[in-house]
Formats: sequence, structure tokens, C-alpha cells
Amino acid sequence: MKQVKIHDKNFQLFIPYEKIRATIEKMAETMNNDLKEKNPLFLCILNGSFMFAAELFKRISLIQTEISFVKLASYRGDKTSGQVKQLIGLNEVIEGRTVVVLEDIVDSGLTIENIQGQLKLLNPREVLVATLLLKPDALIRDVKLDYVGMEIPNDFIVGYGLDYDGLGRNLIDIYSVANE
Ligand SMILES: O=P(O)(O)OC[C@H]1O[C@H](OP(=O)(O)OP(=O)(O)O)[C@H](O)[C@@H]1O
Ligand SMILES: Nc1nc2[nH]cnc2c(=O)[nH]1
Repeated sequence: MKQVKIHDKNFQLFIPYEKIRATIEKMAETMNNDLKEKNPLFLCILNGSFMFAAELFKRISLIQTEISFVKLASYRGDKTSGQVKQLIGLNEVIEGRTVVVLEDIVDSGLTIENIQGQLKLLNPREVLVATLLLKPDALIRDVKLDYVGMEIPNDFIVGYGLDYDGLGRNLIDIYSVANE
């Protein structure tokens, strides 16, 4: 069994690349059917989603489509607002458009809920969400997810864009933390 040590933790192979690729191929096929005539704007949420976004977007066969890359920036607000995560880097006008948010993982659901809320203020036609991975047992928010690649258990994972303290994003397969 393939293993890797990152910082202080051991990880074992969990989802091989071939399975990831096949999952994304299926997602793209469904989206190609659903999003015809919609001129969708895909929004890749950096950092973790870059590999998923690249693998998916090259399989989107529509001509009228674009992709853009945004990030959630943490900064200290005033004492009352506390920690605020603001969506930055969105240069496109999304009013009246179909936006497809691309996430690598939905865990608690807090991030995607925040992103959906911020995008809806800009009056898009609709905000759809595509996530490669979902941890159903970790969800604490009732979020609407339109395309889910795979459901996984509530264990910490790395690889394929996902990091452990900055490292592991370059692993081609997905690994899960080993129980020791
Ligand atoms: O559902 P949640 O519990 O909110 O977790 C999901 C979020 O966590 C990860 O991002 P992270 O904050 O680790 O940033 P990164 O993508 O830059 O690694 C992932 O890319 C999602 O955006
Ligand atoms: N690397 C990593 N980031 C996450 N963000 C939310 N859940 C996870 C996870 O399991 N692994």
C-alpha cells in the first residue's frame, strides 16, 4: 500500500488517480448536457481546487464558456465582525449569468455557504456548485450541491490539490491520514 509522510503524519493511498479521473469525466459529461445554452462561468476556488478545475474544464465541450480563479481572503475585521473571509479576484460581471463554483471538497459546508452568499449578492441567474469530494458526516450546513463527484468518510485527506499545512498538493492520488 502506497504511503507518504507529510510533516508529522503518515498518510495511506485512498483514491487512486484513475478513479479521480473517471469521476471527473462523468461529472463533465453531465455538465456538458445540463449547461448547453447557458454560457456558464466556472469559478475555481483557490488554492485547493486548481487540479480538479483543470481536469474538469478541459472536458467541458461547450464553446460559450469561461473560467476564472478566485480566493477567499481572511483578514481581521473590527471587533464585532471578527474573522471575515471575503471572495477576492472576481473581475467578471456575473449579473444574469450561470455561475458554476468549483470546489475540491465540501467538509463542514461553511466555505461553500459563504461563497454562495457572496455571489448571490451580485445577482447571478443561478449559482451551481460542483465539488469533487463531499464528507456527508462532517456537514453542519444545509447547502445545495449540484454536482458531487464522490462521497468520502470524515477523515483528513491530502493530495490532488489538497494540502496538509502547505504540503501534499502535488500528489497525483488522494491519501487519507493513517490511524496509528
Ligand atoms: O466545507 P469546509 O469545512 O468549509 O471546508 C472546505 C474548504 O476547505 C478547503 O480549503 P482551505 O480553507 O483548506 O484552503 P485551500 O483551498 O487554500 O487549501 C477546501 O478547498 C474548501 O474550500
Ligand atoms: N487537505 C484538506 N483540506 C480540507 N478542507 C476541508 N477538509 C479537508 C481535508 O480533509 N483535507
